[in-house]
Amino acid sequence: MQLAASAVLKKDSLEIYPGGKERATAMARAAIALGANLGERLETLTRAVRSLHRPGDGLAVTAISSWYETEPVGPVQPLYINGCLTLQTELAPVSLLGELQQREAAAGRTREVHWGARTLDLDLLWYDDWVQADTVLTLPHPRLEERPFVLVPLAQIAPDWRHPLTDKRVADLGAEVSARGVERVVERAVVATALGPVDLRPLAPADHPPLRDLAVRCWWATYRGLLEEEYIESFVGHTYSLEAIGRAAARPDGHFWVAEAPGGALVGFTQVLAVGRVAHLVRLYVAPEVQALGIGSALWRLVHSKLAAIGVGVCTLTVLATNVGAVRFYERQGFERTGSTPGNRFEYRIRIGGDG
Ligand SMILES: Nc1ncnc2c1ncn2[C@@H]1O[C@H](COP(=O)(O)OP(=O)(O)OP(=O)(O)O)[C@@H](O)[C@H]1O
Ligand SMILES: Nc1nc2c(c(=O)[nH]1)N=C(CO)CN2
Repeated sequence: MQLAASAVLKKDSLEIYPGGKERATAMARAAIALGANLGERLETLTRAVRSLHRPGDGLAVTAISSWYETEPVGPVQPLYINGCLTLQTELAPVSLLGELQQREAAAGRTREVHWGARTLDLDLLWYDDWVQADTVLTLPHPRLEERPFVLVPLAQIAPDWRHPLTDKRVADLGAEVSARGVERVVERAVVATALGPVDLRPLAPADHPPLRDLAVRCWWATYRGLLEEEYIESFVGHTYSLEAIGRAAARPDGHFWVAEAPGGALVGFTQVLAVGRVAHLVRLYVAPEVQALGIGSALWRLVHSKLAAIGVGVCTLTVLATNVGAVRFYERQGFERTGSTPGNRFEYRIRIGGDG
């Protein structure tokens, strides 16, 4: 894509930002590509992500991709780790670029070889639909459309963003490049938990597709080796189809919550059914890559407090006896084993309040 050498600003951008390049008057949405191929790559990138999340200072990460290990494009050099994030920002484009360059410098970035190895690279990919091309800043980033190491992570977090000049969606641009040499090495959820605590909230309709993906990952991670693969396949297909999730979410006796990491990735979910004074915990799962961080206990504490608030006396559950991790988890929360069922499941109950 060829851009004119002089600055070109879209008319509606000028209206949104009457101060021109100097100051943005509204919250803008921007996307950043991150890359590193020297030093402790993941550590440097995680530090950069954290430093870009300053909700009090007009800079907040709104979504973050997985980390990918990618083959270098350009001169021979070590493999990169790449990823992308989106931001909400009050900063004007040039100020935001300045913030990025400061962080590159703080990570020891030097510029000796064109496209050469670097400890940290932070590129501004877009800033709303701002269009500009001069020596300081080009927006959208002029090589955005040809870089699999940008488009693959970007498609995870902003598939519907449209390039203001070509009107092409990120998802379609991503489909046009080969993803060879771009390998996911750290899941989104892990990247996101580096930013801060997870948010526990009721399941919303927009969560249904990511919930389905999370449930599939949780099921395979939990039950591979414990249950027949065909059974897992068919159970997950039935129980976590979008229709089934919709039905579960709509149950009048049900309460469905999710755990969301900063940046938007779902990392856990739970559902409980409650009728009168008796409740049944139907499911409680945490993404395999973020287990043992207290997210499961936090979900259970939420369920417990909600059940107590609606006057439930006792909560039951069943768990596969060979699912040792889950058995230990429920016993740690105070569940007592009351028996077992055919199909090798243990039965548990816990008193919530009152005389149960
Ligand atoms: N959208 C943009 N994001 C980051 N830098 C930009 C952008 N547009 C123009 N620049 C300018 O590009 C200059 C060179 O940037 P940098 O050294 O990071 O390039 P590079 O990462 O080696 O190559 P590439 O730009 O192809 O990713 C910066 O000093 C900056 O002023
Ligand atoms: N895989 C990969 N290759 C690159 C990268 C990068 O981030 N990842 N950045 C470059 C210059 O910006 C040049 N080549």
